[in-house]
Amino acid sequence: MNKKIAVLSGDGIGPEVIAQAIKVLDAVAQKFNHTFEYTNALAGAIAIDKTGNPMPDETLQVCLEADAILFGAIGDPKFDNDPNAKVRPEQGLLKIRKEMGLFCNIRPVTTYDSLISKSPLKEERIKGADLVVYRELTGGIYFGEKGRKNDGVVAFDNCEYSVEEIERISKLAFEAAQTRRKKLTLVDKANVLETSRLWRDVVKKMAPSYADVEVDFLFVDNAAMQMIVKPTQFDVILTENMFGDIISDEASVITGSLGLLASASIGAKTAMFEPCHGSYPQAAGKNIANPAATILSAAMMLDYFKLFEEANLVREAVQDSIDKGLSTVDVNPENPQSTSAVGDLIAAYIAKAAVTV
Ligand SMILES: NC(=O)C1=CN([C@@H]2O[C@H](COP(=O)(O)OP(=O)(O)OC[C@H]3O[C@@H](n4cnc5c(N)ncnc54)[C@H](O)[C@@H]3O)[C@@H](O)[C@H]2O)C=CC1
Ligand SMILES: CC(C)CC(=O)C(=O)O
Ligand SMILES: [Mg+2]
Repeated sequence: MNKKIAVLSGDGIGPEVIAQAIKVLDAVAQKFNHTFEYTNALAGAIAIDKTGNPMPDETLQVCLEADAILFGAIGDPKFDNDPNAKVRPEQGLLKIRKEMGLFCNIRPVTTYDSLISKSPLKEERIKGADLVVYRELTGGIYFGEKGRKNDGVVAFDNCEYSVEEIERISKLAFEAAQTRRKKLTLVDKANVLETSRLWRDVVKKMAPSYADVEVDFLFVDNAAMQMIVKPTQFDVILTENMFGDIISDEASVITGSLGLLASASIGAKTAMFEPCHGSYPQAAGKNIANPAATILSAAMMLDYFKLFEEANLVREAVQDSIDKGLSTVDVNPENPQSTSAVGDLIAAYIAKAAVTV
């Protein structure tokens, strides 16, 4: 199979973790006789520095022409620490999500047996947790009109959702639930927010078409607590943009590290595969960041290409490195491996695997 992949490494640890994912994809290509053709393009703070634009038109063009996008992370403290910055790296990420119509962000949260005992959470509570967050990605408060008024002393961020925006992601979440444990939880704040009440209306109206799926509703504050106390109760979580952003970072604690949480962003045009974490600037250039989230995002990209055996082999290789304690410092502080060593180990596992092509 021949696939064109747009690679947007971005900022901070982005280039380091992306380099490991490419190493792993190259091992897959070699093993299974595929050709993955990579085109690098600028995004984020590095793109602002070079072009003044966090998501240049050339980058969007490269993405439109690709079969998939592999995204690292964007963000830089020099912008985070400047409340008056005119342009920000994060605007580039929002722009590509909107331009590619990537309305559905899928964030699987699983546990690794070998990490459960090390978790800050109680073992009996998280053992067997296996959930997936369906996060709406191109609407809500992140995309509403924002600004200052009354001579700058009042700030506002509007939150809007349409029935159509809610229906299209809800359909995907219901379908996912049908292939899993047949439970869908809508996380919202319908006791306060009108947008949340529209989400509930739409989901309730759709539910009879998915009669095999049990639907329940949780307010987001309660859901944040339940996530830590009893994550095994969740199967598919469906939620809007900001709640999904927050609750999935929280859920990464169940897995073991934010550095393990992968995601796929799908929608109208080229799909994008991106770790859930950010540019983790404190680790940039130190070769200590966990590359697993990006490697597992690449595995989700292989699934999207319908290369299921390849994707499963990548997941098996990641699991093997974790089980053997060959992980970065976030997961194995006693005997940490470097970012590049973890990438090498996972690629080597794939190269050695006995598969018949
Ligand atoms: N998708 C993206 O590109 C995102 C970008 N950002 C941006 O990233 C910058 C830093 O934001 P933060 O709030 O610090 O979030 P972050 O996700 O970069 O890091 C938060 C914490 O998570 C852990 N962590 C994250 N990635 C890790 C990895 N690969 N391996 C091991 N541990 C890891 C670290 O303890 C880190 O301090 C900001 O500029 C922010 O706007 C934040 C979230 C998502
Ligand atoms: C940086 C934001 C735009 C996004 C974010 O935190 C995320 O998608 O997880
Ligand atoms: Mg986030």
